[in-house]
Amino acid sequence: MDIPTLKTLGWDAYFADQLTEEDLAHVPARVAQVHRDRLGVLTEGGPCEVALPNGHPSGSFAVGDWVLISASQSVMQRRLERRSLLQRRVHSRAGSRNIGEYRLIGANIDTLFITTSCNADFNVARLERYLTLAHDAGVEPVILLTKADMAEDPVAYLAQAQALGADLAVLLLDAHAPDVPELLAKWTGEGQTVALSGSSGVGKTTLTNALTGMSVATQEIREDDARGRHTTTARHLYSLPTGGWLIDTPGIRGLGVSDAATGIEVTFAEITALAAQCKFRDCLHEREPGCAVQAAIVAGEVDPERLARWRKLSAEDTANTASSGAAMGKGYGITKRSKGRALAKQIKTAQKHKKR
Ligand SMILES: Nc1nc2c(ncn2[C@@H]2O[C@H](COP(=O)(O)OP(=O)(O)OP(=O)(O)O)[C@@H](O)[C@H]2O)c(=O)[nH]1
Ligand SMILES: [Zn+2]
Repeated sequence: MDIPTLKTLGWDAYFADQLTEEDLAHVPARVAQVHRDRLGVLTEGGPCEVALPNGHPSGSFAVGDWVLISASQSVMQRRLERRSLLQRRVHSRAGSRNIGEYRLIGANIDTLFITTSCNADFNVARLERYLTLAHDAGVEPVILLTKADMAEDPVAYLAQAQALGADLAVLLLDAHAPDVPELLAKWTGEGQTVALSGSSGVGKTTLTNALTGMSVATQEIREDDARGRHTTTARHLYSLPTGGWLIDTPGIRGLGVSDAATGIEVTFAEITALAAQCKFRDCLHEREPGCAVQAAIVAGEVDPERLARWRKLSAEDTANTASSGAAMGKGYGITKRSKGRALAKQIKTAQKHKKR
């Protein structure tokens, strides 16, 4: 690869605007690996490793983060505010209490490739979960439907996935085909960062190899396992020949939803928009008079199954959020304002589509 510039590493005005005069003595660096006591980073000068000052647990850093390091390139100084943050809740029990904490999966990711296959793996409710996770993180979701070459009627899967959002990008793929990098080039160009998610066996490794042009992914993850590092946090930032970056995300193969109200609102944007028109603010969209959601179901504009899935996911989110004060640790790095802005935009789009 050519010598990287900040721009090719994914730097832009969002990060530059955060720099103070004092910061100018430091060097911007992108986190490529998170180790127990240090970070592997990429700078314009090349890759290096930096120590974490006392009191900075490595768990508060994610692959993809932008940090400022000392000019001697030996110590991390501070982390810049994130544009997006993918994380997942991990459950552990302390005594009788169920403690929920967040494990960071990747930061400053532009696009999440949600991968599923055109076979029994395909599941609309699971796709909605991934969409919720992406929207809640401030990441644009793209659905990749692999094994299209093996399916009898791949277009039927395409139609079901596309029904989840008119603006949602959905692609049918044969992960082994040589045109995969070209088909995904729109999201993997210079400085763009993507992450891959999906259940086991859907083709994530195959796609990673296609995008990186190498077959390194699985090997590197295993190496880390052997040294006893927690497998789910051994993540890497891979440089792509197309100029972008790929974060592997072994941690989000299965997922529960918690404290993801924003993500649910965006994923189910048409229900969110309708709910705002219900007569009662606390309408449960069951049998209340003046319920705009039920009216849309009667009119055939909303699938009752979709409302049922919304209800189930919302209930799960509420239960998980309440059980552990999850909201406290969450959202750090992402302001409520930027989440709100993304939401407003998505809902506007949903309303626009409705009017057409
Ligand atoms: N025909 C065909 N086979 C595929 C496609 N995508 C993946 N496969 C095959 O499906 C199997 C699983 O693919 P992987 O890439 O290992 O899947 P994965 O998501 O990385 O699986 P885990 O590592 O278990 O999470 C392999 O034998 C692949 O060759 C596809 O689009 N078409
Ligand atoms: Zn209602």
